[in-house]
This record gives sequence, structure tokens and C-alpha cells, in this order.
Amino acid sequence: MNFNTRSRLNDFNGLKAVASVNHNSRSSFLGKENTAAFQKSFTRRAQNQNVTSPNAFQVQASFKVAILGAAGGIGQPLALLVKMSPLVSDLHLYDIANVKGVAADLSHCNTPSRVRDFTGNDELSNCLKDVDVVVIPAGVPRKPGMTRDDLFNINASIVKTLVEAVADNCPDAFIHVISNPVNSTVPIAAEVLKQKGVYNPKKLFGITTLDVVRANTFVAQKKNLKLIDVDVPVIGGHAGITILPLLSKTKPSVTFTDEEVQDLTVRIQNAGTEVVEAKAGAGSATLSMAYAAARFVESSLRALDGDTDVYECSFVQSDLTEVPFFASRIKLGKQGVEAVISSDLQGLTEYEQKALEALKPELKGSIEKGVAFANKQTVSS
Ligand SMILES: NC(=O)C1=CN([C@@H]2O[C@H](COP(=O)(O)OP(=O)(O)OC[C@H]3O[C@@H](n4cnc5c(N)ncnc54)[C@H](O)[C@@H]3O)[C@@H](O)[C@H]2O)C=CC1
Ligand SMILES: O=C([O-])CC(=O)C(=O)O
Repeated sequence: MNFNTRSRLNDFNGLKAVASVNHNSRSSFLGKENTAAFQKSFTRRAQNQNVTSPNAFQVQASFKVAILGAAGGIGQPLALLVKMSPLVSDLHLYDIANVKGVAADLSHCNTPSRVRDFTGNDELSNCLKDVDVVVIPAGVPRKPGMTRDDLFNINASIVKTLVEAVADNCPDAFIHVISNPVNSTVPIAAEVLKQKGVYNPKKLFGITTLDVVRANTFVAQKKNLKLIDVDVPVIGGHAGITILPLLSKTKPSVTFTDEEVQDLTVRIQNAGTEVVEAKAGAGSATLSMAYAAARFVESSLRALDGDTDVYECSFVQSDLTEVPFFASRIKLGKQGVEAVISSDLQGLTEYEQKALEALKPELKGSIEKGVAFANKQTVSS
């Protein structure tokens, strides 16, 4: 098992690979455990397509990705990063406003995927037809002084409506929910899919990758480690104390003083607020979020493509604890969540064990709020 993030950051060859017709091997700029693994999957794909001397253009990438909320702060840089993925053949951008220009702009990049724009309810079905991965960053972001839960009233309805369309048009797709509060929007999505009779818990993901990205960055800085070697699992949920970095499980193995554990944990938990305050009313994390979401998209596509070494943290339906949705490390495969990695929860420090118990009531409450919203709406509609 390879849990490290080596070569995720330093390998920008993906851009070169997709831009060069003579390039006979491809490596991804994101989400690759290592170039050798990617080379293996490239060769496998070439064999499957009966291409004898493969190059990046002959070996067709075959995955369709849709981004709902594509003209927003996260949507735009995310669309750019996904446009650079050699695994994507079609990129569908949907928003209620301003998406035409974003798509026109992006479509001039000389990477292979085709970009199409869709706007308004009438075009949502076409946007979603035959899509493999749907990413949902639609919704409003926080302003200083707000909690993620303060976004519930607006974003719950947005996510509900969009997931209804996903259920009707691409029920087999991987669904990546970014819109906050993730601790509630993911359970809402699950209820909507159940109501439509198409819920597959293995294919619904709350995106918590940014917590891992932050934890890796902050730990590497604090302990003076090589950034690409660091991997910290982050469990629980995606708000305040429900975000629990398991510093004792950091790879490579590293020791922290009690004070370092306290400081790092609080910084990782408050990192979203740190950005909201720095942006001073102009929104929340967008660039780091787009980077994190692109990493999760790339990992999902690698899994769909048959790679067998794909691990990420995500907020999914889980029986790891008594809380029905829980973020933890998962193994991704062609059918979605192949395994929830339970070993991370064994041998926790006293600090982590206490923090885990403390987060459960809040997380459970947020999940129940989402479930109640989805079901109340059904009764009254
Ligand atoms: N999961 C995570 O780690 C993170 C989640 N977020 C969340 O992501 C969401 C989006 O953030 P930003 O991109 O900064 O916001 P933004 O306001 O810049 O962009 C949101 C986009 O969604 C679009 N939109 C609104 N309603 C829509 C609908 N019904 N259908 C399609 N598109 C719709 C808007 O037109 C806009 O283009 C927020 O809820 C934010 O809290 C932000 C950072 C990290
Ligand atoms: O803090 C916010 O509102 C956005 C978010 O989820 C994050 O940056 O982690």
C-alpha cells in the first residue's frame, strides 16, 4: 500500500504530456502516486485500445467530467486543472451565470479534452448525460463571522436540486460534493438519491481533500520535512472540531510535542476561517480548494481507469464509528469506495481519542439536519 503523495506536486509533466504529440508516455501533474504507476496504466490503456506505439494523443482519454458551479471561485480554477488532465475526454461546465465565457476561454488551451458550456435548468440534463464524475462546487461561500452551517439555508436547496438532476441523468457517476456545509450536504445528496432509487453509497463523496492538503503543508513546514513525502490522514467531517487530523499517523513517522499537536490541530481546523478572514468578505478558499478537488478528481479517474493503488480521505457513508457518514481514508476502485481503511482509527493517542469522541455529537447533528431537510422537502413538495 502506498499512502504517500510523492510526485503529486512536483510532476507538472501532465501539461507537457498532453501538449506534446510525440510524447510516448504520460504522467499526471496531480494525484499520481508515482510516474511508474501512471506509466503502467497508460500502457494498459494502450493495449486495451490496440495502439502499438502509443503517444498521448493516440491513447484516448475516455472520461467525462461535469462541474456544476463552474463559473465560481472554485469552479474556474478547478475547470482549468481538470482541462489539464490526460484522463479527461470531455469537460462539461454548468452554472446559472457566466459560464459561456469561462468555457470559451478554457477551450483555447491545447489539451485534448473538449469543453462545453451549459446554463440554466433546461441545459442541465444535457450537461450530465453519460458523465463519469460530477463535481459540485455550486453554492454560496462564507463571509467573516459565519460558520459553514450558516450556509445551510441556501446551499441545501442548491445541492438537492442538482443531485436530483444527477440522479435522473447519470446515476452511475461518482458524485463529489464540495458545497458547504459538507457535513449536511452529503447526507442531503444521499437522501435525494435514495428517493430516486439510485443511491450507491460507494459513489457519493464529500470532498475533504483540502483538510489533508493543509495538514500536509502545515506539518511539513513545522517539522521541516520534504513536502511531497508528508501524508497526514484527516478524519471526521469538514467543519471546526469535526476536522480531526491524525498527527500520530503522519507519514513519514514524526514525533510532536503536546503543544505542537494542539497548535497544528487547531490551525488545520481553523484553516478555512483563516482564508475567509484574509479575504475579508470576498469569499473563502478557492485556489487551494480547486487544487484539492482536482486531486480528488484525478484519483477518481485513475480508479475508474483501473489503477489499484488509489487512496484518499473522503466523507462517505461509513460504519467505522456510530456516526453514519464519516471522513477517513478510503481505497478507490472502479466501483467507487472499495474499502474504508479502519486501521487509522486503531492506536490513537489519548488526545486524538478524546477529540474523536468530542466531534461525534456535532457531526451527528449536522448529518441529521441534512437528512431531515431532504425528507421534509419531499413531504411538502
Ligand atoms: N469542501 C471544501 O473543502 C470547501 C468547500 N467550499 C464551498 O464551496 C462552495 C462554492 O464556493 P466558491 O466557488 O468560492 O463560491 P462562488 O460564489 O465563487 O461560486 C459559486 C458558483 O455557484 C454558482 N451557482 C449558484 N447556484 C447554482 C445552481 N443552482 N446551479 C449551478 N451553479 C450555481 C454561482 O453562480 C457561482 O458561479 C461554497 O459553498 C463553499 O463554502 C469552499 C472551500 C472548501
Ligand atoms: O471555510 C470555508 O468556508 C470554506 C471551506 O470549507 C474551507 O476552506 O475549508
